[in-house]
Amino acid sequence: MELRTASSPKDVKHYTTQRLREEFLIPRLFFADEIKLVYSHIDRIITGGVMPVKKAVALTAGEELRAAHFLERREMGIINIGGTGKILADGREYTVGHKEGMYLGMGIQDITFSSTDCENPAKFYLNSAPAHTSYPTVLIRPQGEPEEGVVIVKEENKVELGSLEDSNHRTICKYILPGQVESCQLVMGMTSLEPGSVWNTMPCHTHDRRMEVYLYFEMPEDAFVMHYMGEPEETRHIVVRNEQAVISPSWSIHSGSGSRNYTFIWGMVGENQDFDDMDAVANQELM
Ligand SMILES: O=C(O)C(=O)C[C@H](O)C(=O)CO
Ligand SMILES: [Zn+2]
Repeated sequence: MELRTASSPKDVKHYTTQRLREEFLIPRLFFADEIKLVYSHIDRIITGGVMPVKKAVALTAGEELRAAHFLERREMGIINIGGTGKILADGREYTVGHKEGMYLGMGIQDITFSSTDCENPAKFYLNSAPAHTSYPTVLIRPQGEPEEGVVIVKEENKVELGSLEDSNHRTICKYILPGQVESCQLVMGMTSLEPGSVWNTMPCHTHDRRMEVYLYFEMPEDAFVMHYMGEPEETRHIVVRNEQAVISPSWSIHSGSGSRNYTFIWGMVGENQDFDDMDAVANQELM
């Protein structure tokens, strides 16, 4: 597991491009038959990727957590950005299709990931945070019919906003949040930009009470997103490419403009789970 420490905005404004990338960018998450995990001291979020190809891959706590199993004191959200795969959680198997997700509650002991087709492997993107109680483990589908152990994203949690005129027409699909999928602190979802729209989270915001991680995907090899971070009056950019993630401290804006449209997964942890608790930054204030 890779460890990242927290940073002060006073220091970050002096960082070079390379240092910014070392601290905040996660350049690669998906390795065949491996689990890649990055542990950040910022709210102790773990960001990870699992791409099982030829075999099933088991999640273990590793040395760093000093726990008997990964979710002994944690919860986890997962969204599959690859082909159909399976997650085996304490003996119950869930088939997780493209863009379907899972919430795994604290206390689940044995977790194994596999792919249905090794030619089109699953790519499980995960965010995990410390937890204090156990909420039900569920499969999450953006649409479909609810069944036992399966939650369908409510229409009210698919929010279309922006416009083509402002180059920010997009739909925010909230997977894990109170009233739909209960969790201790993790809030997670996916935002899709319409063709011709390139801006996410613009006008931008901060939320001192939560940190956030973005995973950008559905981008061709030559495409990129200029991801903006920093205090509103002291912004910096990080060039982010397909399937790369970027960590945003609570004090930082997190917004991007791409060379074309793209999709991204956002995950937040911290003080509250109130999606709308944001400190809006007016476009005129940005520097
Ligand atoms: O495009 C957007 O706007 C977002 O997706 C915003 C993120 O969900 C976010 O930053 C939530 O705090
Ligand atoms: Zn945010």
